[in-house]
Amino acid sequence: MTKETINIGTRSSKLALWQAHQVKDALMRCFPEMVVNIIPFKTKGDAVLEVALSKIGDKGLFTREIENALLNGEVDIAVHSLKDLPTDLPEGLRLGGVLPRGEVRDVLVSRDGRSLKELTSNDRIGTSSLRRQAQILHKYPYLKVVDIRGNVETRLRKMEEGLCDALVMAGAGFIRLGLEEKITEFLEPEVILPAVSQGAVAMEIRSDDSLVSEVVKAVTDEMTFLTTNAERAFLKTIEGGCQVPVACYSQLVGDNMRLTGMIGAIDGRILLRETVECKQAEAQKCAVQLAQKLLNSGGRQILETIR
Ligand SMILES: NCc1[nH]cc(CCC(=O)O)c1CC(=O)O
Repeated sequence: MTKETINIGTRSSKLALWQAHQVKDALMRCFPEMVVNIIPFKTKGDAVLEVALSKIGDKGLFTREIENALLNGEVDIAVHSLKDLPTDLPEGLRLGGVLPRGEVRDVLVSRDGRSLKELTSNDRIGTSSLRRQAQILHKYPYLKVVDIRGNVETRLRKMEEGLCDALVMAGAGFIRLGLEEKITEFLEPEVILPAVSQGAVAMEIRSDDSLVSEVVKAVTDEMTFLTTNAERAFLKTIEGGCQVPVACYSQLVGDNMRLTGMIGAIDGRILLRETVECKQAEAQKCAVQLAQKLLNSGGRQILETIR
């Protein structure tokens, strides 16, 4: 037995809708008889675009309204960028699964096509991410970082209006909006470690909904689930959200899992970064240990000065 109708809750931005449609398409390939509806929501995060993200300090900013709809049965699956989903979910909800991970790297989009290392002290890089800021300033201390917010298209417009000379954003968002040709440079994880779960699409469900759990499992990519869960275990140990200068990236290397973690000061002067390898089955434990190691080797002080 499976469900006849699935209602998907999503934010109403173009990117969110694209991701919800990916889930819908995957479900319809697996369950051709199923009726799948997409229900868009406006969230607080969409409404308060004038305040710097790092100053709002609200982890459920982009997810809460949709989670309430999930809890009261209005929708069966909430689809989010996994990156935006807090590590602690509301009582009664859990991460049911994830689609195959897309592009994980950040990208640079510059006004005149220069790459990150060709930019000079006259150039302003637009980002609202402390993680990006810390890593950019660590490697290129002479650059200026300015706060640019809004959805991908808004940020592009702000750059074209002259508010900055280049933008650093998630490649996944860019590619999903069909803007790939505007990308100047892909920034490898060696230069900018991507955010925890960047590029992955999450399917959040009610903890007790075993029917929807089976449905979501059928379209879940196990390797993406394994790596992003390890990265989220790192983030939970740090007690960070998407608004602290930390990162963790996990990938399969042969049969092993390779995990790289990072905590950086927002002025870029200190950056702690460490890579470890472990067995796949130990990825979660290993991620927690990596986070503790970084916290104990100066990471805690860095985060305390920010908080
Ligand atoms: N923070 C906002 C956000 N949430 C998800 C994406 C893109 C998709 C992804 O990173 O998985 C973005 C844009 C960005 O960070 O540039």
